[in-house]
Order: sequence, then structure tokens, then C-alpha cells
Amino acid sequence: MSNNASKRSTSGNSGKSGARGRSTSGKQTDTKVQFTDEELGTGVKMWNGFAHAIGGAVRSVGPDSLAKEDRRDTFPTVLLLMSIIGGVTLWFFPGNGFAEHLNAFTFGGLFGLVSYALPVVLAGFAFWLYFNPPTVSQNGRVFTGLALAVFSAASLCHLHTGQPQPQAGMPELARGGGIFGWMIGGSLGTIITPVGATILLAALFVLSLFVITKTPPRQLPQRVAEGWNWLVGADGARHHATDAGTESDSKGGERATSAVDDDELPWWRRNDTGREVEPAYDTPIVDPANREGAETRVLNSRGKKKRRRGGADEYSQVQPPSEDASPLDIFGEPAPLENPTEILSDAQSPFLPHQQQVPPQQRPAASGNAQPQPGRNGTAPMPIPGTQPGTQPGAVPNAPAQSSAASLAGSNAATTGEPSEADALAAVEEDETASWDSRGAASSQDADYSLPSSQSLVRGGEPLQRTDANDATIAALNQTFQSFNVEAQVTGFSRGPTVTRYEVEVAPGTKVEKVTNLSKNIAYAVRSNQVRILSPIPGKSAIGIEIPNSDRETVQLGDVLASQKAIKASHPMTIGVGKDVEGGFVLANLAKMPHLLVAGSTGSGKSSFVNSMIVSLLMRSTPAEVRMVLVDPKRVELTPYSGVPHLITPIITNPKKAAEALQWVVKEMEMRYDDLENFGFRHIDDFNAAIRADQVELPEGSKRKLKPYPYLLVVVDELAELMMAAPRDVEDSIVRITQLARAAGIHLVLATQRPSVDVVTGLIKANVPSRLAFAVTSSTDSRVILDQVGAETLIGQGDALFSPQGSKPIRVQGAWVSDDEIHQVVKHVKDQAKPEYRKDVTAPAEKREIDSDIGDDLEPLLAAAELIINSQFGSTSMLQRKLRVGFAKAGRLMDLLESREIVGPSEGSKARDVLVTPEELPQVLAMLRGEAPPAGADAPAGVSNQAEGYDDQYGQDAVGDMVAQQYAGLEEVEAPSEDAWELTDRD
Ligand SMILES: Nc1ncnc2c1ncn2[C@@H]1O[C@H](COP(=O)(O)OP(=O)(O)OP(=O)(O)O)[C@@H](O)[C@H]1O
Repeated sequence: MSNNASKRSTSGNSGKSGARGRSTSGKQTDTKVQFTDEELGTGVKMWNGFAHAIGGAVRSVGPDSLAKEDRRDTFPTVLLLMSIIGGVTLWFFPGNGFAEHLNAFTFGGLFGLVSYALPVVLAGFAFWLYFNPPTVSQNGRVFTGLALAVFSAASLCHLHTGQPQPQAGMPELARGGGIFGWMIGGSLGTIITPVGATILLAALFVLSLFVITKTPPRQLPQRVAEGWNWLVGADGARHHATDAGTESDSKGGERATSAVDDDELPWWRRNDTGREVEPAYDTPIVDPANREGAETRVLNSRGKKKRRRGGADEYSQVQPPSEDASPLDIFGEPAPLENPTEILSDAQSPFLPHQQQVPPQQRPAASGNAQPQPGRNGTAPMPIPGTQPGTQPGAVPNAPAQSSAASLAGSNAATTGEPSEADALAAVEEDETASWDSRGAASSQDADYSLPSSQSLVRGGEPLQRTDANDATIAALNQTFQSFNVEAQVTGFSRGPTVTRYEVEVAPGTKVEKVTNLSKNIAYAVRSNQVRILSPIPGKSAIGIEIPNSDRETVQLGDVLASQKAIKASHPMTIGVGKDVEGGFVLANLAKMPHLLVAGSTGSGKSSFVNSMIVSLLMRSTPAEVRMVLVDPKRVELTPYSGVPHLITPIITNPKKAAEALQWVVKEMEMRYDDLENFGFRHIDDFNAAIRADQVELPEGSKRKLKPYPYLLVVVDELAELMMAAPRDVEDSIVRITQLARAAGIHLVLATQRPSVDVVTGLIKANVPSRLAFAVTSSTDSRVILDQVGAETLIGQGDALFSPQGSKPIRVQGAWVSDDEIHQVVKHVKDQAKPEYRKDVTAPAEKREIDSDIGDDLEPLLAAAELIINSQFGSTSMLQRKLRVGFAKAGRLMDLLESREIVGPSEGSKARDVLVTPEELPQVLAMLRGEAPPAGADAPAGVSNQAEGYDDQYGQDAVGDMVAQQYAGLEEVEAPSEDAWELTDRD
């Protein structure tokens, strides 16, 4: 099968081929592709070759070309041969006995005298089929019309040639109306008299001509006139010129007179779908130099269509009755669309009557959203966030509200009157900017800290606007609609770096589903299985078809961060995400997310996103503004950031430690909440602002020195590893953090390449509202990430669906930052400052280890620890007796104590060494309980003091009391003198 199949797959005219599956010939086609050339016999191959040669010869004299895979020449060739044999037999050998006999027992016997005309009919039908195979046309109408004509003519012949009866023999029937003539004509003559039957049959014969020629009866005079004009050659030359695309100026006077011209267009020049032949559909517009000419041709073809639609064919049902008000007027009159869409001047909105013409020079510039401004090229220094160009760090920009509007205007005003969803996001950031700046930018604390220069990041070139690839795709889409008789047309497109969104409008009365159901055929036609259909494009009466660009562009993070949006959005947690489908820059404020799930299969671009996110923060924020905890169980992705001053702990690569770090984040969050509660603030931003303004009063005697809390970003680059290491703990921590951390200025970014329900659990999903989905392998994965399908059609390498705070996903191409750029930025920030690691981040490690294996045994373990430390006697049998537990349990408690280095290893029947002194008991108990050690105590390994101001929360007495409580209810027993083994009563 593959020969044929592969031929089809490489065909540019696949829309047509796709029709086969749906047409009546689909079966035949499917059967045909079962055979390879080798499998076909020589005879069949010769026949096929012969049929194609005849078909090709016929088509060579016609106006249309036909894609190779769409040709169906066998049947018409059979018809043609029959027509030739019939013609030769009947016309060239009249009176010949053999010829008459042959005729009497074939067509003559069936249709009578009509058989003399049949060669013409068959030849005509064969010619039709050569040009209109079932792969591209529905020929039922022509076939029905011909059958009606032949049967009614045969019946008339029967009625008016003596009405021969079958008993007279076939030759007699052949001299009348044949068997069919006798059956139909004879029956009708009997029922409604021969006169009545003649009138009826004549009417049917005329009707058959209308059907064959697709002529509505009321247009008969016009059609006759057209036929006459054609015969005398009145318009032929001119229309040929039109088809050849030689009319150069259709935009002016030609278009104004097009209605007149169109009325004179011969009806047979239109195809069977009611559309006129549209040269632009058949000829992809690939020559930019000739684009104007190509547009001209399309406009002309629209003009023809306009007239056709004004006619009395099937469209007249849905068109306004008045010619003036009909859609005729809109074909050459494009309306300004509302977003940065390249409006196809060669495919103006043909269906929406409200659209107005816009002169080309007044049309919005194509998708030039947020182009680098003059003077803001690669050599311009990147302003520090929170400042307007030309102002100093920390300065409050003038009138942020206005600047917000100006930003939107600056970014999109040239192209749209309505902000896109990405703009809305940016607008949110603008508001945030205002509040951030009004609190005083944190950069004032880091007077000595300078952000990296914009030159650390590479800048890209001018984005492409409209390429040959776009034009070819438009042609393929229109061709597909035409092949499937769907009244739809591409009216514009917005080119993004990775995909272009083609806008398709359907005719009134045409179901949108007709287009959306074609998704597979569209994919086939444009040779991509990554076609995504939006129905409708939000805010537009148009269907969006997103198709990958064969000439995709890389989005440089440097461009995103240098955009006007990025400069205005000065929140320290704002990052550059990439570009949307309209070519607009997309930024996101991580503080607004407030937590983000990033998922996609291997190689889809997650790590690249994480890189551009971190680099964005390093480029825009000081360590005093943003601190990070980077968790990188894969050990490779985040290593370049090792030692940056924004880190609060060294990069965590051990999944267990990572789980513990999350525990620390929970504590940090609770601590921040306590502060907020104690000082009466609702959000960390307000608290920080009050601290900066020196408005926070500390309690009497407190030595605490208040400092603004930095935002804390926790990045986990492979959640699956954490979930494998400690699923329950990790999920608990994530849920706690995500539920509360927003007001505390703590935000999570969780990335995974395994978006399965055991990694991204329902609880995690419910609490992480923002999602960034890169390409995944299945729609199931897409649902896990986005709660909807779509991510499986992404094309990888940074192509993503971004759903901030659960909003409708927007498609973005992630920004790219190279290793060299990362290196430069990291070097700069590391030269500026050293990290101040918080020792306590992974400190609860011991505790969590205990937690995971202690399970429900915490209380007996605490009791065992106290017994052994106080007695300094590490005996298992003592534990059995004192704690009244069995041998196995006592042994397990001892193992737990050993793993915490409270006792030494087993030495056979000897008691174990006790490694902790009675003085250290409180700290050990606190550690076992996972709490901070008592104040003033030397913290055992892994337990360090909490943040300043909290030391006094954990007093010795309190711990003592807690320890005492562990003994409540336990019976006091004597210290053992024998070892556990002896207690087993074994030898
Ligand atoms: N935004 C982007 N722009 C251009 N190319 C990109 C982009 N993102 C990713 N790529 C390309 O895709 C490759 C894989 O990307 P990346 O390493 O980020 O994938 P990943 O999803 O993190 O995969 P893994 O899970 O295996 O680490 C990159 O090496 C790069 O060539």
C-alpha cells in the first residue's frame, strides 16, 4: 500500500485526496491502495497506463490541472471506449446486420433510438469525469440529470414510434424506446394517455437539462444569453486573460465594474459546488514579488463568487434578498480586524456584511506587536525594573496608571484596539507595579548591587511577518475547504514565532463544525499533525487554525526582557515567558500565579523555561527582593546557578533533602504568617512597606532587627523524583504551602516531565492554579496539566500553552536563553554578592528521616531515648521490660536510636554504647519530635536555630514538660540487669 499511500502523503494537494475518505468513492480508493505496483498484474498496469494516458490527453486541452493522486481515469475511459464503439457501430455501419444485432441486444435494446445519441452522452460524461473525478466532485447531480434525460427520451421514443411491444423482439424494441422506453413510456401512456405522458416526459427531459447544467429555471434566459455570447466569442478572450492572472489592476476601476463582468461570466466556468473557479486556490501564492498580482487574482475570483452568491443557487436561501444589501458588496472591502492579524488583502472577509473597506495604507501593521522600539536595540542598556528609562534605580515611575495604559498602547495600539489575553496579564502586572513602587523598590536596600547589563543577553532579529510558507499554507487551507465543499475561507492570519494562527470565516448558514470536522484533512493538507483549531478565536467571529511554521523563529529572552511591557512591569517577580501567537511578548508575575505547574515530556522545553525564568529573576531582581530555593534532583539542569546570591540554600539535589526543604518552607511560611499576625498585616508586601517606612513597632525589650522579607521562590525541577522519595510528605508540604503561602510572599514552581496523576495529584492540582503545559505525548497528559486537551498537539522546543490562574490557555513560544548567556548573568551576580545560606533549610532532614520511619512509634521512641540517655545503658531488653514492649518492637526502637546516632551499633549480647549525654536529652527529644531545639542549647547536628525573633518560642521547660508527657500512662519498671537475649529464655 505504501507506494500509493506515500505518494498521497507527499502530495501538496492532499485536501483533495482527503475527500476520498468521505466521498462515495472512498471505498474504491481504500481498496485500491491495498495493492502495490508489484502486486498489480501487467494487464492491469497496462490498462491503468492507457487510461491515464487518455485522461491526461483529454485534460491537456482543458483549462484545469488535476493532482496526480486525484485522477480516476478508468471509468471515464471505459465510457469513452463504449462511446467510440457505439458511435462507430451505429453511425458508420448503418444497415449492417451485425451492427444492428449488436445494438439490438445492448444499448438499443435498453434505450431504443436513444442509443444513437448515447455515444455523445457517454463521451460527454466521460469528459466530465476526466476533469471532475469523484475525488474532487460529487457527480451525482450530473449522473442523475443524464439518467433522467436518457430515460425520458427513451420513453418519448417509445410513445412516438408505434409503441413496439417486447413480444415483437429486441430489434423492434431497439427501433422504439427499448425496454426502458416500453416500461416507462408505455406505462405512463396507459395511465395518463399518450399526450399527457408526452407532456410530462418532455418536461422531465427539459428538467434533466437544468439538472445537468445546474441551471435554476428562472436563470434560463441568462444562461441562453451566456451560451450565445460564448458561441460568438463575446467574452471568451477577456475571461481567459482573467484566469491567467494578467489583469493587473483589480483594485480600482476593475473591481468597481466587476459586478457587470461577473454577470457575463459563462456558467460552465463555475465548478459544481456553486463556486466559480478561483485561480488563487489552485496556484499557491508563493512569489512575494508577484504578491500584488496574486492578490488581484483572488479579488477577481471573489468578484465572481459575489455574483454567483447573488444568484438563485443554494446561497440565495440565506442571503438578503436585495442585491444592494447582499454580501456582494463585501468581497472587495476588508474590515480592520481587531488584533494584530495580517489581513489578507487577497482574501478579504467574504461573509460578514458589516465589514468596511480600509485602504491598504490605513490597515493596521501586521503583527508587529511590541517590536523593539527605535533606540532600544541590542546596544541599549536594560533599565532596572521599577524605573523608567532614564531614571535611577528605586525611583518611582511617573503615574503608573497612565504608564500602564501607555504600555498597552505602546505594545498593541499599532495593531489592535483591544488588548489580548497576554496584554491583560501584563496589565495585571502594571497594577502590581504601581503598588510595588509605591512601597519603595527594594533595590534601595541594595545600593551597591547592580543588576546585570542587558548586553548579557542576546537579542534576536526582526520577527518575520509574512513568508512564502504562510502563503502556501493559506492556499492549502482554501483548497481543502473548496475540495470538501465547505463555504469557508482564510481571511487573515497572525504569525507567531512557532505557529501561525490562520483566521477562517464561514459563510452564513455554514456550520462551524464543517470546518472543525475537517481537522484531520487540514492537518493532511498542511502536512502537519500538530494542527490546533480554536473555535472561535476568543472575541472574534472567526475560527482559528494554528499551524506550525515551517520557518519557525527562536524567541530570545533578551528581546522579551527588553520589551516595553517588561520595562513597565517592574515587579521583582516578573519573568519573561516568551511570545504569543500574535507575536506579542508574554510576561508573567510569579507573585500573581501564585504557584505554577510546568509540565511537558522530555525535550519539550521545560528546563529551558526554568532557565529563562531564573535568568529573568537574576536580570531583574536583587537578592534582597527575591530569594530562591532550587531543587534539582536531576542534578544537571540548575547547576549553573550554584552560588548565586539569590539562593537561600545550596542547590538541593537529594530528593529526600528536597522533601525536607519543603518542610522548611512550610515553617518559613508559618513564621511569616506569625509575623503578619503579630504586627497586624495581611500581606507581606504591606509588612515590608511598613518596615521600610519604619512604621513597625517591636515589643518592649525585643532586640530583633526588622528587615523586609524577600519573595521566596521555590523551584522544583522534577516533582516526580520528590514524589517518589516521599510522596506523602511532599504532597502535604506542597498543599500547605500552596494554600497559604501567597500572602507570605512564597511561591512554588513545580516542573515535571511525568504529568501523571500519581505525580500531579488531585490535591496538588487543586492548589496550583497556574499551569504551563509544554508538548506532551497524550491528551490524557494534557488533561492532567490543563484539564483539557491541546498540549498533545504542541510541537515541542518551547511551544507551550500557558494558563495563568486557571484562565483559558494562551499559546506561547517560550523564551530561549543559551548557556553562554546564563554563564554571563550568573558570573555578574556572583561577582556582586555571596549567598547567605540559611542553615536550617535542610536541617529538618534528621527529623523527616525519623518521621518517615518512626511512623506511629514516636511516643515509645521518645520514652526509649530518655530511658537510655538517662541511664546511659543501651540495652534492648531494658526497653522491653521498662516499656513493656515485645522483642521485635524494642529492637526496632533501638535501631531507630542507632540511626540517629543516639546509641552505637549492636555488639552482640553487650549493651550498646550511648552516644548522647543526659544534658543533651532535651535537644535530642526536640530533634526526634521534629521541633526546634530549646534556646541556649547547642543544636545537635541538623538542628539549628530558627529565624531571628523566634528563638524564645521554644523554652527548656516547655520541652521538659513535653518529654514528661511522653511517660504519662507508662508503667515504671526496674532497670534490667540482664540483656535482652537472656529474656528470650533461649540457650
Ligand atoms: N524556548 C525554546 N526555544 C528554542 N528551542 C528550545 C526552547 N526550549 C527548548 N528548546 C530546544 O529543545 C531542547 C530540549 O529542551 P529542554 O531541555 O528544555 O527540554 P525538557 O523538557 O527540559 O527536557 P528534559 O525533561 O529531558 O530535561 C533544547 O535543547 C532546545 O534545543
